[in-house]
Amino acid sequence: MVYMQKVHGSQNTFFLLDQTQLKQTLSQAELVRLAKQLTNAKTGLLGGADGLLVVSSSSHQNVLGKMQVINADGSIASMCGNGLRTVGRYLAEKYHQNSFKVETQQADLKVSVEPDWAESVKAISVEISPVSFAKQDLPFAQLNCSKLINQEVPAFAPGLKFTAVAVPNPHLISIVSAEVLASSLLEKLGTKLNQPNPYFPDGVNVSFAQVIDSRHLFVRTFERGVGFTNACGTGMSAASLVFALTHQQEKGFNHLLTVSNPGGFVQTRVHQQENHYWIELIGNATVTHNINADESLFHQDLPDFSLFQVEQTSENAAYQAFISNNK
Ligand SMILES: N[C@@H](CCC[C@H](N)C(=O)O)C(=O)O
Repeated sequence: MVYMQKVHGSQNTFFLLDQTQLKQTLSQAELVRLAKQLTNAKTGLLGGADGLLVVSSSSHQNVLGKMQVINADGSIASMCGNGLRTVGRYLAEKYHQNSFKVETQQADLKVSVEPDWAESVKAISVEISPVSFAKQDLPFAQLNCSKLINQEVPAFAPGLKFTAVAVPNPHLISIVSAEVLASSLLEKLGTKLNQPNPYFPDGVNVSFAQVIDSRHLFVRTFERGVGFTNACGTGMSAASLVFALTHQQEKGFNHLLTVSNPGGFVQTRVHQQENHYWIELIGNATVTHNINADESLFHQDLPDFSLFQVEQTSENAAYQAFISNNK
């Protein structure tokens, strides 16, 4: 039997599959196909999800495992903040360790177990890095600049200022008013920049952030490869960095920020070390379902998900109660 989890971080939902359990590991093409099948909102398992997190072993020193992120549309992401928290929790429980690193596409990132936020609300802290504003790292084109930092781009939206930052997956961030946040602009811009377009050839995660006060943001994200999600961990981390850089009077560096999102909230802390930035992202890592299935099902072209044994945990109810009590 193969054990899989359905998990969420701020209700950004994923299936988590530990490839090391399989007698015959899945090829990259099989993983992409499985990701698209599992996550499909109509025909997938448990109403689908935003992506598939694949855990495999790492050959790096002091690293407990490797995470690969596959978006719902089958595209590969270099990083996922909410996903890394759930993979971090999985590896912490598997290896009984509280502080370690996880290999991701571009870097080995620090993970540590935090005190529970409430009974059955597990919390994990992860490192979001490396950070780059360089055009080639997003990549972007036709914006007449080598870095886009807090600049107006009328082709995106007149009157709004945008920052493009890779953390290392690509993000376009704008700090906006409550009215703009509530409008249809984010959906229009996210859709435009995630279909063939002259600016972001690989697509981009687009987030609008509203400043609630000097220690509190609200962030909504239209994700590359998915569309609107309840939360995007790297998007909230990138928005926290943009807030720290553009609101210098608020002293956003080194302080804990609360970042609310449609699925709950996380905490971030933006660090500046010499000439580089990194962000701590702290939030829930919730297992909503334990899933067991015969390995042969994972190797089928079209697995019959009705043969997967699914057990719901009580963790999502605990999470929902915690969020309602802390609004
Ligand atoms: N939801 C994630 C980001 C997932 C990847 C993203 N859609 C991309 O393609 O870069 C997060 O929590 O960071």
